[in-house]
Amino acid sequence: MLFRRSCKNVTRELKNLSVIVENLYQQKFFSDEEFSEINAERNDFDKTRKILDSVTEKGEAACYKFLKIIDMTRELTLGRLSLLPEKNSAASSETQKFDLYHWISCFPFKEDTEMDTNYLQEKKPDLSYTSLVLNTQGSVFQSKRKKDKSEKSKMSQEILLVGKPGIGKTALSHELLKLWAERDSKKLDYMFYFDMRETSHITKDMSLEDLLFNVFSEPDECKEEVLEDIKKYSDNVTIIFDGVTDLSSSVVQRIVKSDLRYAKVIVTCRPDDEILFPEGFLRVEVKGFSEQSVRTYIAETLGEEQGNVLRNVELLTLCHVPMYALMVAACFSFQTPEDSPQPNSITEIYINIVRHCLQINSNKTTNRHLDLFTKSKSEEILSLAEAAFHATERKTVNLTEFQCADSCVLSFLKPLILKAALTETKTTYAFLHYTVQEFFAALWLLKNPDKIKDVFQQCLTEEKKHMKHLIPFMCRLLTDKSPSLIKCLIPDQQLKNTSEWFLEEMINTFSPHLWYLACKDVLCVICPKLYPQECSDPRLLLVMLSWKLI
Ligand SMILES: Nc1ncnc2c1ncn2[C@@H]1O[C@H](COP(=O)(O)OP(=O)(O)OP(=O)(O)O)[C@@H](O)[C@H]1O
Repeated sequence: MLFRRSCKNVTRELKNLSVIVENLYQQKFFSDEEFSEINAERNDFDKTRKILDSVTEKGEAACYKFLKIIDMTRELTLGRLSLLPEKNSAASSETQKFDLYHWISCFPFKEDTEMDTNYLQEKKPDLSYTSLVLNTQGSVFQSKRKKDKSEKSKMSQEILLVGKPGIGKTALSHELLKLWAERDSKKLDYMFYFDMRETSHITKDMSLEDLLFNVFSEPDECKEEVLEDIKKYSDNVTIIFDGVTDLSSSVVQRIVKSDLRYAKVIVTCRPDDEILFPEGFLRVEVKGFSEQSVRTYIAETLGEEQGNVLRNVELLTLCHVPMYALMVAACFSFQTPEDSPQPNSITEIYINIVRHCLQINSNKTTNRHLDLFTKSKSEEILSLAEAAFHATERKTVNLTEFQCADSCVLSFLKPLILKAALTETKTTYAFLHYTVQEFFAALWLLKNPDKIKDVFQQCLTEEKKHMKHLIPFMCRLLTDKSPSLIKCLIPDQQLKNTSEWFLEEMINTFSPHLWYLACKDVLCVICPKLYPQECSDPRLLLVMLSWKLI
């Protein structure tokens, strides 16, 4: 009865519900069906209600166990370290509030030896910003032309952040925003952040007003005043255009030149696109994590498990790209049997991530049955892969035409809700990260091998050279160690046929430019053991020499 009366307060105060649900499930309080139903609830409030209803229905012993779980996991579920009562001043309004924390501490759990179970304490790793190496050498300022003073001061307001996929350009932009938001300044100024990859509405003739008020936000009032203030005092404005590609660069350049002449502008792009900003920007290259940052990041994310990564030189090297460090940390945070090999390359990590997402969405299918499940979903996965390929070709992450209701497929995407009319919205989807899209695009290309030669040729053109990012993924997916993911999607014989000509065609197309594909996934196909005497093809020797491998 007391428990029922306190439910209202419990609903409000609990945090990290997944920890509680997992523990109740582990202790066989919920059936598989109840477990799925709770996880399917729309929000935390509904989830908590469902848990409480279910627990109270099961009677007093269940309620007691539920409270014990909260007690044992209090650091996460109540956000408190100890259950000692906090010192509250008598006048504080806090004392008027129901204290769930104190209430639970009144139960005599500690004397209860029978319930001394190992509780799952899912501690969230610290994924916050870790410092990155930035290189300002090679700025476009090095041009010989002399610049006058006013020109120089204007130019230094524009920064081009360049870096490889996943190297941390967006993370750095977000950190700048955070620092701006937390700064201690009373001066009225503005900072805007535009994710240029996420809008399918960017058109060539778009104005600053369209960008500010129609695409990214829709204030009800004061639009004109704000816009006038921004334009008049543009030196008070900092604006970040993140992920600019050739499609959006002309809009950025026009807005910067016409409307925001004195604003501080930061543009981020991948190296393939920096040619779009030839003059006037200070070029800063984002080089990823330093060795120290890799160690800090891995220690923060993996805790005691860090040794497995720190002892593996190949993985440590990968981790200089923060995106890969995140994936390595995710893979190593799973318990695996001692002798099972850990992933060693990016493609292998992606394969694990895709399989894991499929598993989560398959109502916890066991590893043993996962291949069967993947096969049953192959049509949906390949239709996502096709959309990924076409979007990559168009250099966008917006899957504008792609519609699918399958939960497995949707787990790789984030929904983008666009206003279609006054009372209507349209949902489109985008991949969680560009590189995930490229991985799926590579899957589709292997399913359609007749297109591979065309894509090789595209990689040599200025317009489509970004397609080269698919090649390392294809190389690894085609190796003898071919992972089961690809085998569930593409018939074995078809993969064998492709492998027979793929390597030869790749060498013919790219040598002497092979260095530009240099990456471990390509290497493992071309020269598995990295010993010259094992090269049957003299051209491989040249390739290895040009990569300084021998
Ligand atoms: N400095 C950092 N500290 C902690 N995590 C980071 C940092 N930089 C990047 N990451 C992690 O790596 C992921 C990918 O980074 P980010 O999206 O910033 O790369 P990017 O350079 O913008 O890539 P792309 O060119 O593909 O858009 C982030 O989601 C984040 O988890």
